[in-house]
Amino acid sequence: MSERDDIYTRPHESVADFEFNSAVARVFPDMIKRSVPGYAETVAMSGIIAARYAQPGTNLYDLGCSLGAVTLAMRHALKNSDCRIIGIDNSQSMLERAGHYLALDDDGPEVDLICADICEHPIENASVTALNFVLQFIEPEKRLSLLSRIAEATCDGGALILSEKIAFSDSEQSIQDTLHHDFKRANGYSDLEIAQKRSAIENVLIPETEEVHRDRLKAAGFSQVIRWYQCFNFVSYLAVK
Ligand SMILES: C[S@@+](CC[C@H](N)C(=O)[O-])C[C@H]1O[C@@H](n2cnc3c(N)ncnc32)[C@H](O)[C@@H]1O
Ligand SMILES: O=C(O)C(=O)C[C@]1(C(=O)O)C=C[C@@H](O)C=C1
Repeated sequence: MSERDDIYTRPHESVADFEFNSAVARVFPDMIKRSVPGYAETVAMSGIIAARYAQPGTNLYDLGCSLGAVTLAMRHALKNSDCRIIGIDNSQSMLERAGHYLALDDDGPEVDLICADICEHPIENASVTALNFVLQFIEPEKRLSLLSRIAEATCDGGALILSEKIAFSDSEQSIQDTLHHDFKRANGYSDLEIAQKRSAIENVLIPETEEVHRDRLKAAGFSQVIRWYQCFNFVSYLAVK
């Protein structure tokens, strides 16, 4: 049973910028389940998609893997594969916990966990890469070069699975923000906790519109982009090389 997210319940003089530190890692399964509508589906469906696009003898990457939920979903979907799964995250706290979850699991191909900056770490011989609510935390000016490196390293017919919190036109944005707020309230967050989290992530999580995502994925080198899932302001895409 994961510990409950109470980070924003404790009194704060001021709300520091959000970071994936040990306190967040401790409550992360609870936090993301209660904060991202459809999160569990994006994890489960990443396994399904990976099984379709993985190619023998290649690498599958889970970039910004956190506790390795997508890593394990891909591993279980590729039980008898000779692929290698590589989970990368720059939070040591997250990776330590991911290692514990992995140690309890022995069902599928080899998995390596690497503590590194995904904007710097080499990507090679890839058939499937997942960015599950990660690109939104990368500085916008670095996003095209990261996606281009992924596309360059991806074999023909390979794929990128991208899930993101996205931005909308002004008229839709307020409706989506309200529904997201209602989702968080229904999951037990108070108005104050929601407001504090919004302040903490506003300079850290930078959402972009679907048009920006689609255009950039094509510019990076992916030939086809489809939206396969949406739950309020959280959307999942498949980009095929
Ligand atoms: C919302 S969490 C991702 C959730 C995870 N992909 C999942 O499906 O459970 C964002 C993760 O990206 C990681 N991250 C952010 N920027 C990174 C970077 N430049 N390099 C590596 N990891 C990064 C954070 O440490 C955090 O674990
Ligand atoms: O948009 C929000 O309010 C969120 O809390 C989103 C989000 C995310 O998309 O990763 C932000 C930080 C945490 O990882 C959990 C959820």
